[in-house]
Amino acid sequence: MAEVTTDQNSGLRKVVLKSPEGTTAEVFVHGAHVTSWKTTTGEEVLFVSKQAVYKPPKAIRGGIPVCFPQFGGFGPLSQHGFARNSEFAVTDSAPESVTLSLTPNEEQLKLFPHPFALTVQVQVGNDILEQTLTATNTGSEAFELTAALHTYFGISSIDKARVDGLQGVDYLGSLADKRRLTENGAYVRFSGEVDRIYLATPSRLEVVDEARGRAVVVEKEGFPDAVVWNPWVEKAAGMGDFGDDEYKEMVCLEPAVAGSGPVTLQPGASWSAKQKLSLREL
Ligand SMILES: O=P(O)(O)OC[C@H]1O[C@H](O)[C@H](O)[C@@H](O)[C@@H]1O
Repeated sequence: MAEVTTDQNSGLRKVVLKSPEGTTAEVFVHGAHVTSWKTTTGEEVLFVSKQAVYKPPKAIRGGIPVCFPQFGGFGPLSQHGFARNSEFAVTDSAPESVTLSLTPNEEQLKLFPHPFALTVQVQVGNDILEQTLTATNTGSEAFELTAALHTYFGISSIDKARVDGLQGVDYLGSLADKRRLTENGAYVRFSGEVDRIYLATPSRLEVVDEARGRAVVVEKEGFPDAVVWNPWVEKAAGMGDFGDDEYKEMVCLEPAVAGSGPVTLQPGASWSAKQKLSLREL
């Protein structure tokens, strides 16, 4: 069993996972939120802001917030839905994996009148992190959902970082009234704010850290889209839980079901999607 412990700094409950090879991950029960994934050599791969607020129902700034049952503004709820603001229950665990579950409370059902059961499974392997979302419609009517694993990757320097695998892919420009554009570049690089929903992307993408000589390989299933985000100077300065200069240290690449249209879940039916993160030396 992975043990549920109390985080020293925040007082919140978390689970620490460890693979036999020594890869570790830290998962907060609040939001089923992964805040750390360390390689067998002890190197942190994810980014968490030094200004992050560990005070439910606020979502932690960084790591992997779970956006569910809505990504962004794609629906009636507030930005990114309420899973990231909710207390989950730990329903299963082993030394290298944990499953956390959420059913909406009465207040949430007033805003989103669609009973569901959501599980988030997190597992570590040899320099691997896998995360699976499964949602079941436990109500009597069909409903629509959008979702994302809003992954913040730590990078050495934003001018030496890029996202590979998106050339020729159409995207909705969130900074351009969601206009549909096409990615012409071989890579996505960062020299200003980027906020794009790439549609129906290849299943394998990479966040490349040229300065560190390493890429994180993102393999996704069931998430047709991928969001690329860096807030840059102005938006960073406007976020209370994010340092003014921290945009230089992170890139978000978020497997999502968003711009390609929502998933319709029939009564009794389940939807499942996952991401697998691994490393590649350049
Ligand atoms: O501030 P948050 O609600 O966590 O959202 C942070 C960011 O999430 C996604 O990447 C969206 O595409 C951005 O538009 C948004 O700014």
